[in-house]
Amino acid sequence: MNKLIPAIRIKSLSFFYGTTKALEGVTMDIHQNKVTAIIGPSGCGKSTFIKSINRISELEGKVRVEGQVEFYGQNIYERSVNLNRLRRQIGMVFQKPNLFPMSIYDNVAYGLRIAGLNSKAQLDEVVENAIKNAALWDEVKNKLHKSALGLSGGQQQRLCIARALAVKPKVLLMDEPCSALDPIATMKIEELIDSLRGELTIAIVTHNMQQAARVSDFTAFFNTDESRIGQMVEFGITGQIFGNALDERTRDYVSGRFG
Ligand SMILES: Nc1ncnc2c1ncn2[C@@H]1O[C@H](COP(=O)(O)OP(=O)(O)OP(=O)(O)O)[C@@H](O)[C@H]1O
Repeated sequence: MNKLIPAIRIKSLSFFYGTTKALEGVTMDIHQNKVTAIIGPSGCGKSTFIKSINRISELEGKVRVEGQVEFYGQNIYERSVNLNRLRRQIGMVFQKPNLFPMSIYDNVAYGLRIAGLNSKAQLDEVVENAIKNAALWDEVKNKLHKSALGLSGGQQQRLCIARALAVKPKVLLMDEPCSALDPIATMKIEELIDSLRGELTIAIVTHNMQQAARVSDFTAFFNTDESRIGQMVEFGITGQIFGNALDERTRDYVSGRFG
């Protein structure tokens, strides 16, 4: 593997919802232009973890973190961090497509307009490129001004990816992006992830073990400890995690022997 550059370094990250600790002491790197899968049983803190990487978790109310998340060397939890900018640079796609009730075009142009881009020609170009990058162009090019909510679930999810790509993020976080999709739509998202590999840093939470094995370069296995607090058990190259994990709990989980 080529030299690895950490895009995001997570150092001893603990996370609290109010007084309840959901994550304890997570330390790992998310490497630039690689795909990192986050796997583990329900409730082990995968979503909490991924949402703490662009501080979306703060929208959930009174939350607190300990430790650090460094994005190219900057601690994102510093007071001076501009949250809008951070969330543009570290985009996110959720479990269910969350498009706005507006046209296909306007959904993708939305973030661009907020960022101050108003020239129609430039908007047209960036919107087209983003939709092409999300492997959706041929399916929507003749109905760009129709409602985005008329698209199928899989198309909507790819449009969410296009919307995230339009503002040129450095990192794309995906929280179970295929859990509401059928196998064909899932395959299209996996192909899309594959086509973005090498150009974009991606972290994906998935319950689907085959998917993690298929799409990722690195895998982190999360679990809860005896106090039901989430922790990262093991991180490594995906082939090693699935074929020769060091920790017995990882081996049990990836082989389906999880109790
Ligand atoms: N908004 C919230 N307020 C309080 N507790 C929460 C909140 N969101 C999650 N939790 C708790 O934090 C813990 C971790 O939840 P999280 O959703 O991160 O796990 P997960 O591994 O992503 O689960 P799943 O695979 O079921 O989506 C759980 O105990 C959950 O109940």
